[in-house]
Amino acid sequence: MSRATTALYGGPDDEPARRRALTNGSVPVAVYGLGKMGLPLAAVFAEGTGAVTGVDIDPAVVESVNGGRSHVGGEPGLDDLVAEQVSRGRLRATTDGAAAASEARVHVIIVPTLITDDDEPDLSTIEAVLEDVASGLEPGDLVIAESTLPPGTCRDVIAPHLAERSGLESGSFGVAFCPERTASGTALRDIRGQYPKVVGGVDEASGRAAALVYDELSANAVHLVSDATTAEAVKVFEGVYRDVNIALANQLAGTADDLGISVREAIETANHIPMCHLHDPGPGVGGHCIPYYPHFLLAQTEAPLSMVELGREVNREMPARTVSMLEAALNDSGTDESERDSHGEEPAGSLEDATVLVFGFTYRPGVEETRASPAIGVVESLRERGAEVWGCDPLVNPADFGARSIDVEDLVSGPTFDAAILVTPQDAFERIPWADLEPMVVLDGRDVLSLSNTDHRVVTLGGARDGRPTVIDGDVPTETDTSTIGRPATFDATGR
Ligand SMILES: NC(=O)c1ccc[n+]([C@@H]2O[C@H](COP(=O)([O-])OP(=O)(O)OC[C@H]3O[C@@H](n4cnc5c(N)ncnc54)[C@H](O)[C@@H]3O)[C@@H](O)[C@H]2O)c1
Ligand SMILES: CC(=O)N[C@@H]1[C@@H](OP(=O)(O)OP(=O)(O)OC[C@H]2O[C@@H](n3ccc(=O)[nH]c3=O)[C@H](O)[C@@H]2O)O[C@H](CO)[C@@H](O)[C@@H]1O
Repeated sequence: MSRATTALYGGPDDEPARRRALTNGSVPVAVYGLGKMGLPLAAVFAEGTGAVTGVDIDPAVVESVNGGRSHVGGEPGLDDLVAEQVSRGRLRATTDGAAAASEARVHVIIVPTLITDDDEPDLSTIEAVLEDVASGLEPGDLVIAESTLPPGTCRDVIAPHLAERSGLESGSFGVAFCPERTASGTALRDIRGQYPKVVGGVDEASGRAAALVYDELSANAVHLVSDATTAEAVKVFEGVYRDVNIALANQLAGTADDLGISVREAIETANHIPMCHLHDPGPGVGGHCIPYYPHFLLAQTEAPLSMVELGREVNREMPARTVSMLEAALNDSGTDESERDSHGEEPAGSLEDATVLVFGFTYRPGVEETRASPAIGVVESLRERGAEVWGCDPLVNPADFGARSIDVEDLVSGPTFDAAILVTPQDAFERIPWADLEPMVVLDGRDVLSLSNTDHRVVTLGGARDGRPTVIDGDVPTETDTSTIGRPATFDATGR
């Protein structure tokens, strides 16, 4: 006998009753996708409503959640929250999306939205979830998309697809877009209200219903915008802003040698005024957010977006540009006696037959995700130029990306290298015994190394941050300790 449940969309607009129903478990919720973002989201929904079924196609994910365990690492508080919510019967998981949909009155979609090989949005996972949702959709249900979507998708794809596949009248159920504004490593903090929650409905009632849900769940404001397309555009614009600004930082980094400066010193100093927010240059842009979001916008409009396209092109070329920087440094090396290794051999003057060690294969530190990771392009470019490539990363296996794997602990006893590239500064790299390694050319892709007391020749992408502004009067910029690795997981321009 299914328990009486409350609809949040349509019908009498009794907001206090709906809030009570939502928070006392009378509004069952299904969350589709229990990944890095979906599991924290499902756990917070369970914390706030008490009746959540998580859906995932991966049986191992479902099994771990039902065992009260989180399979998502590096998220403070998540292990305990999942264990608590599952043990109290407020959260469970299943691979049976249709069954979950038949019981739920709110359906939250947070599965990956990626791009095809032709850079077109790939909504296949969304469409697969819609089949499950449609099979159980009832009048009064509310469907919330949190996956980042090309603007217009809720209005033109999700709502009509659900009406057609469920047989329900369009307008008998709600559809809203409520983007996930969080980042791996701070998911619970962000979902609980680090930032205002953006909400937009395909109609006014959908927007109000979704705003009520997040007003109950989030400690921060709810920004109810005009419609779902506006909300979809907000999310995509945030990502496009980031990609274009990273590209600007990467091009500015290229001026370091000509200007003879530390570009990072100039960026940090410029960013001390509120109207300037230059980002952090690096060897590339990875993850399944920033490299993809520009294509979600480009696919939806004929408007000229050459800056967005150029930004994507600049960032996509960064891995190869980084390898070219290393090749130039190798060609310059060997002039200084100290460059010779203990056998008096000069480092290889080019990448042909050079042995090169790549540090950091995840797209950013501490996050076990390699989609679009800059190291993948770096390895490809090194191999194209004839180098023998080794890789070191504590979170993933470099051998999966065409490099021979070596652990930090084995570096001293292992082979000697002509060069190294630091792509992603994992915390474990603070243990690298640089002084005990044979002299090599080191390209520091993130300006986090301090090797002045070694015989290595360091080339820094964007110029070394050793350049520091001297403040004669007023506040002294917080000293950034460049002696250790492990800059913040999310690189903002001031390196905080
Ligand atoms: N990762 C981030 O920093 C981040 C931040 C904000 C928004 N987002 C958005 O959230 C989406 C999901 O991100 P994520 O990091 O959780 O992805 P993820 O790859 O970590 O997890 C996706 C999960 O969805 C499951 N899945 C795939 N197809 C499914 C289906 N048909 N039904 C049910 N489950 C299915 C997978 O098994 C996996 O467990 C992203 O595509 C992005 O649009 C991600
Ligand atoms: C809600 C959501 O979708 N959240 C996203 C998530 O994005 P994310 O997890 O994909 O991580 P990002 O920090 O964007 O990094 C992406 C790649 O860009 C490189 N990079 C970054 C900054 C820089 O100045 N220079 C760089 O080179 C970095 O190394 C990495 O490879 O969190 C960000 C807030 O952290 C959000 O803005 C972003 O919307």
